[in-house]
Amino acid sequence: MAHQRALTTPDLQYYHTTASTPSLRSREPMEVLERPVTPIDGGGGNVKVVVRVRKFVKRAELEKQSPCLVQMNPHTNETILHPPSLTSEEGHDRRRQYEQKDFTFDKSFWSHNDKDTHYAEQRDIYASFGEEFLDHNFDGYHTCIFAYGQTGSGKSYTMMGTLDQPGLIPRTCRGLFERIEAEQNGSITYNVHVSYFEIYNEHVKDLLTPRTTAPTYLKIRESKSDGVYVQNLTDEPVKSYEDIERLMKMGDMNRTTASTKMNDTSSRSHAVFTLTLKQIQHDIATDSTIERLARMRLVDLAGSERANRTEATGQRLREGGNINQSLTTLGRVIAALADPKRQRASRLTGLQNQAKRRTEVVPYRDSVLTWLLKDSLGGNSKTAMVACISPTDYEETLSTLRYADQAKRIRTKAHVNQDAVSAAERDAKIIEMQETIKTLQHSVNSAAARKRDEADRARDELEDYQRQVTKMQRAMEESRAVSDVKIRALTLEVEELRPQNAALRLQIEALQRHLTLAVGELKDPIVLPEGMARSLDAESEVGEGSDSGIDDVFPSEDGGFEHEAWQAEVDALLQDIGLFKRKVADDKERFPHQPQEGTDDASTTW
Ligand SMILES: Nc1ncnc2c1ncn2[C@@H]1O[C@H](COP(=O)(O)OP(=O)(O)OP(=O)(O)O)[C@@H](O)[C@H]1O
Repeated sequence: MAHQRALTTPDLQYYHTTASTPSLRSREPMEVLERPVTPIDGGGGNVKVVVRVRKFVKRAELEKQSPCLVQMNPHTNETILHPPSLTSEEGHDRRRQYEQKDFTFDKSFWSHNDKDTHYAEQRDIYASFGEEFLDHNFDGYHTCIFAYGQTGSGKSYTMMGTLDQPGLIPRTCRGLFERIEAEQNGSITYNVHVSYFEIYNEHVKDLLTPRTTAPTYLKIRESKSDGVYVQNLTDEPVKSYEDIERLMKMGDMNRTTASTKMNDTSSRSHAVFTLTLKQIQHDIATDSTIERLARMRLVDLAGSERANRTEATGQRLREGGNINQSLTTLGRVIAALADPKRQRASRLTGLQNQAKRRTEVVPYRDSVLTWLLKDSLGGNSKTAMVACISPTDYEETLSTLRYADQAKRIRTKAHVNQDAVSAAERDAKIIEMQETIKTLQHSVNSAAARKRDEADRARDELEDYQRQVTKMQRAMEESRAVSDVKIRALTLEVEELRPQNAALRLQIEALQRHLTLAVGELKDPIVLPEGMARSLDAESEVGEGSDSGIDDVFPSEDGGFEHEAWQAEVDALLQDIGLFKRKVADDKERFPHQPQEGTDDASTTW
């Protein structure tokens, strides 16, 4: 059977299949927002987990000619980790620790040897699940893809890639704009925004603002409407892939990297790249809009590392400590979310279960990373994890594979983020925002005039106010865009109606001419000579029931009189015939007729 083939069986087709429905890329734009969007399970599903092993890249790996400890079966998606061969000094204890471990994931990507036919290139990773996730975004789901693994295992290569070999982030951005261009139909407006930040030493830094000598750290806040968010984070509107490319370059240059023993350009921070896609479909008939919002989070985590192996000191050691602390928290969050007991509790409802659910608290707040990824990890998102592994490091690879194995069991609760808004509601929303802004402005002004201890609260209010202003500006931009759509749709309709309008105009002109003739005829009828009128009458009698319509065309004012005269003539004729018949009958009586032999009696009968 196919799945029992050797682990390295060549199968060129395997990775080049696309995981998502091809029809979705050529679908009708109107269908985009109209097809049924909430699947039976409410869009919930397990976190998709894939694993990728990289090639030998480090000098040490190449020089040592150490064997690759990882084997993968692309058909069964099995990943096997083999124990390293130990020298006699390494002793029995360690030999006991090292044993073969088998794992199965949603996909296993063999990127170790490009000579192998099932070698997975960058485009295979994108085709396998990047496209599928983009499909989800167009359907209105939030998504998150994060790369996890030890330092130097290929996370940045998988997520961002290089100029020649772009990774998931640039491919997703390009795919997004290709689809927007393909689906332009005039009735849908697409708004795309990009943000890019890093979490460095438990602080959030905006990667889309120029670097300042004293680093500026952003605050994390939580609101009912927006959930957890980074305050004052740049959220740049983009119109094309080129716009995003510029921002990606800027962000990458701002990212904190350093050369470590394990990786020449090691990411010392977690980088979170977010695309927000808003689709607004305007229905000209009802003057209402359907809005669909999707957020794509693409996260390149900092690498896990063990201090004794990195030989880090000073700043690098502190960085490493923070990285490990947030990754440990991520591990605890994953463990809590994957716990079947907790999953059962989260399905329970009712007051009696509240206490039980409280005890199953997920430690999101224990690190900035998990706090910000709260929704992506256990909430409203379709999420995937790419576990990157090195081909030689048994312990680190095993730890990553165990981490990934646990993440497989997490179920998220994704739902479609869609709203139907009428034009009146949209206007009302803008007015409401204006009111809120006025109130906030007033309270900020009065708080500033009062005591200094209120300054903090005033500052928070001011920030809220700025956020509301930004929201309102965006709502107004969207309103303008909807108006543009309306104008475009109406212009299109006018263009479509133009030929029909011309044809109707011609018809009206013809009817007007006809009417003028008819009215003229009524006012000044054509009087025919009597004989001709009679023959015309006779014709109309013959054609009775036929649709000659001659009376309609020549209505006769004295038609009644002509008919009476004709009737009198016929009556006189019939009278004559009656007389003639009676005369013949008298003659028959007076001169009876004897029929001759062989003659037909009937032939003489009248
Ligand atoms: N699949 C691959 N094919 C070719 N080269 C790769 C592959 N994966 C990783 N590399 C190379 O390996 C090196 C380390 O990769 P990368 O920087 O992506 O690791 P990382 O996991 O992001 O590390 P860190 O956590 O330290 O930032 C880089 O030189 C990268 O180009």
